[in-house]
Amino acid sequence: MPEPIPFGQRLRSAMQASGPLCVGIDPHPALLEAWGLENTADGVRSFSLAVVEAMAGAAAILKPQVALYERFGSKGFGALEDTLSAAKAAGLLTLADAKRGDIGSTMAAYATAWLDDASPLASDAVTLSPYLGYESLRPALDLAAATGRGVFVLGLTSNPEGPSVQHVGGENSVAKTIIDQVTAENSGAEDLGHIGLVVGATIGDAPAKLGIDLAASKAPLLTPGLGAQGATAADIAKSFVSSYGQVLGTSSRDILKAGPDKTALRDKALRVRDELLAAS
Ligand SMILES: O=C(O)c1cc(=O)[nH]c(=O)n1[C@@H]1O[C@H](COP(=O)(O)O)[C@@H](O)[C@H]1O
Repeated sequence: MPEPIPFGQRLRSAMQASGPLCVGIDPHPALLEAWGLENTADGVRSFSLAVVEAMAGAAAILKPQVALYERFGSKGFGALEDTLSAAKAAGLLTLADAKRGDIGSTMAAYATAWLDDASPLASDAVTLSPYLGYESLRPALDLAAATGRGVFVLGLTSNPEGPSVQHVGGENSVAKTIIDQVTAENSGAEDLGHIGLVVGATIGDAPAKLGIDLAASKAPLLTPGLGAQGATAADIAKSFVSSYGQVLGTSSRDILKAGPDKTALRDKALRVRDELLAAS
């Protein structure tokens, strides 16, 4: 078997070809209704396949929000599998937003579910929560490296409750401890490593205040909070000055509400992408 191409390289190529945008697929009941679809697994499948079709060439990566499929049990997971297959066929990378995190032995099973070639849910990357300790994620970190996949570890999240945990410790904050471990792990990468970080677009001056050097992490930086949560491309450019080249701007509802017309959906994504490019 040839060595797989590392995720950081695959992501960089996709960002160069299509721009630094991740489109979130979050089939919320209100969006399904606005699109004239039923709030069922079939509705979620139709919604997701339309997003995939609209985004080829406009986004580097798609991020299905697993919770919105999971609520329909096995039928919902079936819709997610079809979405992942369609994205692959369309040449789009996939990031399963599953936010997994558990003790190491269970983590090995989560890693197999999302990152093993043989799994029906295998994605190019998965989001992980490091709050059982960064090293508890080891099975997923290692399987991602071995299979040319990636992970995105929560660092500084976009929600207002995040700082109550992540900022604790001041100059030795919880977030900095996690990000330092990501930095060490990505140190051999020439450009982007395979361990990404989730750092919200809404975080303002938190990296500077906490003494966090995001550029040194070599992590692809997923920045939710753009659009529906109020942040703009200009906010991202301000918070991520020296690491802007690592930023993968991500937005879900603000783009999805432009559907169901696929041209309108794609045009909205292209506008968000162009704002991200212009803010650099
Ligand atoms: O990991 C994530 O993607 C994530 C982390 C975070 O800090 N904040 C955050 O909003 N997200 C996810 O990003 C998406 C944001 O959706 P919109 O607010 O509609 O753009 C949702 O699927 C969230 O679960």
